[in-house]
Amino acid sequence: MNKFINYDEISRETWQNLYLSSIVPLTNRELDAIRSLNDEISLQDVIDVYLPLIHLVRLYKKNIEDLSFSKGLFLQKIVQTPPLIIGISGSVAVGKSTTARLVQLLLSREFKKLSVELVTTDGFLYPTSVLKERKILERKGFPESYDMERLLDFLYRVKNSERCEIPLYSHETYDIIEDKTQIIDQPDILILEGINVLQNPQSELLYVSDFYDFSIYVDADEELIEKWYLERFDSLLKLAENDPHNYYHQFTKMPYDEVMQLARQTWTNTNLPNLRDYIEPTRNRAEVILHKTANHYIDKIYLKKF
Ligand SMILES: Nc1ncnc2c1ncn2[C@@H]1O[C@H](COP(=O)(O)OP(=O)(O)OP(=O)(O)O)[C@@H](O)[C@H]1O
Ligand SMILES: CC(C)(CO)[C@@H](O)C(=O)NCCC(=O)O
Repeated sequence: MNKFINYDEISRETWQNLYLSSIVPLTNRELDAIRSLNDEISLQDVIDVYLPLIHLVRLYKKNIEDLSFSKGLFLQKIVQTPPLIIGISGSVAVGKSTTARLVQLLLSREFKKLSVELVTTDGFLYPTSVLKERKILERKGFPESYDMERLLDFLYRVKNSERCEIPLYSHETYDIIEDKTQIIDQPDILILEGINVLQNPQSELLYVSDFYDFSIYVDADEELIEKWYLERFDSLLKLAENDPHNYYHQFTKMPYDEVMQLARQTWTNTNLPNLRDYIEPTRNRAEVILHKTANHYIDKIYLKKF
């Protein structure tokens, strides 16, 4: 059976031409800003894939505004268009945060007067102390390791234009940061990035998926994602070399081969089963699937038909 039965498969070559005529070229300053995000991002990807994607988001945004306006006419009152929420999902280490930061930058460029905020669901993980208490430290990233009710409440409050204060997670300390929070104060657009954004907690009155106006799943073959996971682990080790407060510092004292073996085990025992059992099954909920091949090159785009 076709895995993407509900999608149009669009090759990169077709996709890159879809909105070409209306695209304003990137300025040198904008290109620099993108490079500083991650100097490995291919600018060709930005032009071929991400700019048409931003134009698609614009269409969805316009649709929501039109609907709000019509609802207002129907109810004979002014109905404010709620903030647009974009969900970005995919495996651990597939490149969600990089994609999310790029989408944030490009949306801020497209809608100069609007505020575009980015939140990662990592902040909704229970702190390590709670994970330990519940004996689920090795289940980090699995559904039970997140405070999904708090995430749901956060989305509800953003949609209702309330000011929110949310926890922050640090990859360096491998835990929730105790004395730092993120304030989200009535953004026009919120990008929510995380492995669990398309998961629906059960037995709730509200469903996380109800809040998304647009969603993206970043997809790639398991073997490639494992490679990116190991490469990122290696970069984290380098960062931690001179920082005893960094979680990865302990590993810099061990033989390199042993550490990388440990990382491989974490992938095989934790992140891979999580991908297979809980993340990939949500892929078909996304509006758009970005399919990556070697070197993070996007070769195919899937757009939901209905
Ligand atoms: N477009 C890209 N081009 C080159 N490298 C990339 C790209 N996207 C991501 N990477 C690299 O892949 C690795 C994983 O990326 P990133 O941290 O964005 O993943 P993630 O999905 O957000 O992971 P996590 O869920 O663990 O936070 C990083 O080393 C990053 O530098
Ligand atoms: C924080 C998450 C869950 C998601 O970003 C992930 O990066 C993680 O820490 N997973 C647990 C296993 C590991 O250390 O890779």
